[in-house]
Amino acid sequence: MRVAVAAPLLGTFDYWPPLAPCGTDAVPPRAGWVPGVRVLVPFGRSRRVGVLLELATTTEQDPTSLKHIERVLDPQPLLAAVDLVLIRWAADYYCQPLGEALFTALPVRLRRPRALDLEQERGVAATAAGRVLDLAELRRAPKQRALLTVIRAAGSGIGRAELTRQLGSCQPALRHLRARGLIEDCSIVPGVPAAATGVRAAPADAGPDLNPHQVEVVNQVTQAFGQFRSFLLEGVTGSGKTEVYIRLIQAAAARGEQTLLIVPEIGLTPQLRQQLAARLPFAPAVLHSGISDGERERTWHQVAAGRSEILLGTRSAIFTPLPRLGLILVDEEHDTSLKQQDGFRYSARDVAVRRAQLVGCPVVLGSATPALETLHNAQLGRYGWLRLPVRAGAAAPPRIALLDIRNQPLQAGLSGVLRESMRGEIASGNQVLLFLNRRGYAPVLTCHACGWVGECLHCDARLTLHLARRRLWCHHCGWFQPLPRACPSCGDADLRMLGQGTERLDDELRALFPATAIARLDRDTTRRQGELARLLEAVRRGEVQILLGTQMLAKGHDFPRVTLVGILDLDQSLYASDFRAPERTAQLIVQVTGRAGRAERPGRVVLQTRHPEHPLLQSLLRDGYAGFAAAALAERQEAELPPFSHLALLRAEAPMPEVPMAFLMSARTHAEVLREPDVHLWGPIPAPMERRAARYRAQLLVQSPRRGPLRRLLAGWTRALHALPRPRGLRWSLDIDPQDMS
Ligand SMILES: Nc1ncnc2c1ncn2[C@@H]1O[C@H](COP(=O)(O)OP(=O)(O)OP(=O)(O)O)[C@@H](O)[C@H]1O
Ligand SMILES: [Zn+2]
Repeated sequence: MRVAVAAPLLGTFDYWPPLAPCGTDAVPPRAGWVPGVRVLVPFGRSRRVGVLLELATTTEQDPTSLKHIERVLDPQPLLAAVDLVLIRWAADYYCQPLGEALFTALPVRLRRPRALDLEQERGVAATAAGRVLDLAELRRAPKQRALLTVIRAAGSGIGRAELTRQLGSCQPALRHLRARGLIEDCSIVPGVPAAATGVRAAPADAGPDLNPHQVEVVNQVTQAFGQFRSFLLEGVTGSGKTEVYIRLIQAAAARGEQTLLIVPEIGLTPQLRQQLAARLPFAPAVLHSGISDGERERTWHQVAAGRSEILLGTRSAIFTPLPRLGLILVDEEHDTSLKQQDGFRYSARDVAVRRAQLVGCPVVLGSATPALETLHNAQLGRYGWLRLPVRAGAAAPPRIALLDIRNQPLQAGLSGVLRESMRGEIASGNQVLLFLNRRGYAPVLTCHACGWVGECLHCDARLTLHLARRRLWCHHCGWFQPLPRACPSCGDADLRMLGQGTERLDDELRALFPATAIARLDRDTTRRQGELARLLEAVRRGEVQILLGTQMLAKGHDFPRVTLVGILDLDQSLYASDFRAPERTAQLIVQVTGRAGRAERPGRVVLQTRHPEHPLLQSLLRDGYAGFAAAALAERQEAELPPFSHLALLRAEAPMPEVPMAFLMSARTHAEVLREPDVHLWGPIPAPMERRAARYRAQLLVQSPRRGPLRRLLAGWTRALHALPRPRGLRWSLDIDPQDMS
């Protein structure tokens, strides 16, 4: 039997089937040997959990050396055949050990050698009649009404214990509902698929009438139901993409199919989740990094058993089994957090497309600022290209003004023009949003006497001053030191703070606008659980007049009362060295800009800059994101950069600088032998930030105009890399389609 073991080793391992239990002649039930079950296997001197892949009849290993599987852990496979195919594809494409990929796809708790807790729980589910009943008919029976609401929201089953926990004792009301044929008993068993519901229940709130563009998009996608098709949904900010997703989810559910909705970050989901809950007759299952391992495992089983119509999740949810999957949606598909940056480095967006292809269902990649790769695929006709060119409802697109701040007196980093505009908007009862993509108080602390600058001991980076916490803090490795009272170098007391972060902006705004409610949204103010949702809610309720923050603000929020957006300091990113920097900057500007004027009140954007003539800003202003993207794609083509070539980045790091370079040199030697003529090797060179967290980092870039030769090189190279001697302290990783070259 062929097994993938939870270990960072390439390849699979063969075992004999499990032996009969001691003292019996009984052959263990063969029926349990189904690919996709977890098994416990002896591995070296220890035991490991693995996943059974195949019932092979031959082996390339020496049969006499094979050991027996110790135990089959699961009564049914956790992963269906199609899930195994997807994960094997991803492991292969991203050059990752299959065991690692498999166990990334499974909830953490399932990596432990513990049998599933399959104790059945008695529960109830709404019948077809119960799902469509107008709840008003139960107004004289409030307990029954509350019960039915909860039972309907739970999808196709909720345990008795959970019901009692939520609503107290409810036996009589349950009896009545059952007698009226509105609910029925069921058992809640992880791993046992419930029948597809397929019933279209009336949503709690019907939502707005779609505009003609939205109707067209919904039609195009629903026509593709039941077959593989990828779509780019390019919808300007505020064009009602969410509304389109909701209609598509409903349409899929009406066919008895599940939807997988992937979003980049959980910061987006408090609002999205509420919207989905309000509009759909079934509660979305939610998977993201902020939930406990136990909850993750429960949700995972619930979805895998087909007991949820929709799974809303961040990147790793892309591998969750969905037996009735009929639609995949990826929102904000341009967002870099869809790409995992450590361990198993995969792009949830690209895996989504592959998954849709394997399942045979449509996939929709939505964004106001599509990634250049995705645009390119749409231009080539590989993806259907759907557009929402106007804002939904009554909203107009915001007007953008570049504000040259050279020789302008700034207060709190704000020019006079911006300050005056802010006063006007606040006086009219509107909200203002200020975007400053740098957290902390000031990015630099320096000594006026000797020029000392606070630097990280472990990184090639400056320390950011956090005044409220009286710390100098490294944003790269997390190291910090207490705020010095005098210069650590010369002892002078004249220490100065240079530059502005959100903490400082917050302080200075409070002095400039004393009677105004100000809220700051960044990683420091939203560290506590639930704080982000609370802040967003306060903004939506109009309790905040000035909202300031980092790129967290750019993430798809709907702030209907914001009429003015100020972009304070993006000049640095205009000149960053990464070839993707212009794309990211343009996306950030357009996304932040898109928070203005989303409802009836028109929006304005003021972009402060010392480089008003910069071509990126000019093309964005003149031609919008589409014009910028066209120009940027032409430049990429010229420079033979993605999507006009394909990249793989081999990174290495170690406590000594020569170690990663030497490793990459020998890696290069192997690649030279394997490469076809048009595959290029660049490096090794030290990484842009060479030292980080006390480790020296270097990289070797592989570039190929076509994917085929790159894939052929990678196949042999990955094996060679795993076989290379690994000096102590060396870590290396291979990143396919790298997004971040730092
Ligand atoms: N057909 C419609 N008629 C009226 N209002 C609508 C319609 N569709 C959506 N809206 C409203 O328009 C606003 C913007 O919609 P939504 O948040 O879905 O936009 P979006 O395309 O996701 O924007 P972004 O890319 O900025 O996140 C919401 O308040 C939504 O309720
Ligand atoms: Zn550091």
